[in-house]
Amino acid sequence: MMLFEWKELASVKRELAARNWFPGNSGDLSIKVSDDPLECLVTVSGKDKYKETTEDFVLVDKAGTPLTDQGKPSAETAIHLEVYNKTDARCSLHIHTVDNNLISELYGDIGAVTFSKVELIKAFGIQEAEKLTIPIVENFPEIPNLAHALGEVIGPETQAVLIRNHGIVVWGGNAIEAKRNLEACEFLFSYQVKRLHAQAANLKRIINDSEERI
Ligand SMILES: CSCCC(=O)C(=O)COP(=O)(O)O
Ligand SMILES: [Zn+2]
Repeated sequence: MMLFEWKELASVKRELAARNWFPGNSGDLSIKVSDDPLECLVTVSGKDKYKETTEDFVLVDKAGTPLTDQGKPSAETAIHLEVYNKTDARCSLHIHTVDNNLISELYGDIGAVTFSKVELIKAFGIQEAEKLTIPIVENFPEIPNLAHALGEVIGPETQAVLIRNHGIVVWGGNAIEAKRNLEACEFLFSYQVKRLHAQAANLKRIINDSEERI
């Protein structure tokens, strides 16, 4: 049973590593192994997530206590457990990227970033006319406080939360869904950062003016 989840998580980790999404040993991943009692595999803390070893994941219980001896569970295990407590997720992914940090800082005072009229919000099962809102929480230094803050902003539709100047936590009903949601978030962040640059440089006006002169 656990071997299946181990392979699933290892596969996602490999794909995120190929995207260079674990800079400086950052990021942590988890997958649920049992609902009752709640148990999940989580990445071992502080490891180079670009490397693949037989000690990449450790099984933890609902309190984050290790049940196997691969090493110390992620320092952010409580965040993953909060996601499992608040949602039906079976896989939770946390990464740090330049784009997710930038968006979390730019929209941090507002407390959320909202996307609409962008095709890729459909990756979350949202219809074209609707909006995708990703809440942003402050980066509380104490992980229990951070996990609590994250849990507070999770609503019925929430599938991702940004942590200000830290990273993103994304989840899904299985590992494939979680990875899909993460890829969609990072696409939207990258698009929004470039869009804001283009707006600041008035690129649309410049293009329209130059086309009129042709
Ligand atoms: C290396 S970045 C600081 C810790 C962090 O935010 C992270 O994502 C990795 O922590 P872990 O204990 O899971 O390795
Ligand atoms: Zn982190």
